[in-house]
Amino acid sequence: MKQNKDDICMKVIGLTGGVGSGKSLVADLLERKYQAYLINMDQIAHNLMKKGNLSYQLILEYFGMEILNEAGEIDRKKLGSIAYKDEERLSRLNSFTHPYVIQYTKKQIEEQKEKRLVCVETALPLQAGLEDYCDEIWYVFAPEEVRRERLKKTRNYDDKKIEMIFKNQITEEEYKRLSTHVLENYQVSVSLEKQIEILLAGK
Ligand SMILES: CC(C)(COP(=O)(O)OP(=O)(O)OC[C@H]1O[C@@H](n2cnc3c(N)ncnc32)[C@H](O)[C@@H]1O)[C@@H](O)C(=O)NCCC(=O)NCCS
Ligand SMILES: Nc1ncnc2c1ncn2[C@@H]1O[C@H](COP(=O)(O)OP(=O)(O)OP(=O)(O)O)[C@@H](O)[C@H]1O
Repeated sequence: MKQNKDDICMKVIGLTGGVGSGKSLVADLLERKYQAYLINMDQIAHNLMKKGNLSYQLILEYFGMEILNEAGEIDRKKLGSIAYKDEERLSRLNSFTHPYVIQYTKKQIEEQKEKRLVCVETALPLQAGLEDYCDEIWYVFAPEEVRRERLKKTRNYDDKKIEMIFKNQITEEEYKRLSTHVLENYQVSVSLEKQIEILLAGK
């Protein structure tokens, strides 16, 4: 736990879980109910990929012009369909973004002088190095079948895309091993808000 400028104790929570588990939902609750400052590492990566930004040039040099849309911006769908198919390509893509995303995240945390709670969201806790700068790591869990249905319904992802992303993320056991707490987000009868309240109270 960090003591910031005005002697406020600040807790940094790393929020992780597989695609579609509900990380953004938990982050949203933390912001609305507990005024947490949110950092979304995917969003940072996407910003870094915008034309003129740090990762844009590196990605373009390696993947070529075919990943650009008419406006000259990186078309993430095209990039994803190429990168997810091949381990080497995905690892190169990660090398063009992850170090800078981590750097930016740490800077954002340092800059929060008046916040008691900072929440760092990522599906990739190892690559993000969450353990280095988070006080707690919360794993949002929902079974694969539930996540698959959500992603089909709300994002129009097809089975092939879902399988490719699942394959490139760590297993339930690995998420659990590196996390300090687990939140369940798949049963209507188990309130997410209540689970968050309990974790924040340190019970
Ligand atoms: C590969 C990309 C361009 C594909 O774009 P697309 O719009 O199709 O996918 P989208 O961004 O919606 O991602 C869907 C989900 O896939 C998962 N995911 C994203 N990147 C990865 C990855 N490198 N490996 C495994 N899972 C990933 C995340 O759960 C994400 O929310 C995109 O996923 C991306 O920008 N990835 C890099 C993200 C990143 O570096 N995050 C920071 C971690 S430190
Ligand atoms: N308990 C729930 N009941 C119904 N729908 C849910 C529930 N939790 C999440 N969803 C829906 O499932 C979808 C995925 O959730 P969300 O975007 O929070 O996942 P995520 O873990 O942040 O995904 P990503 O890794 O892609 O960022 C969203 O459309 C969300 O509204």
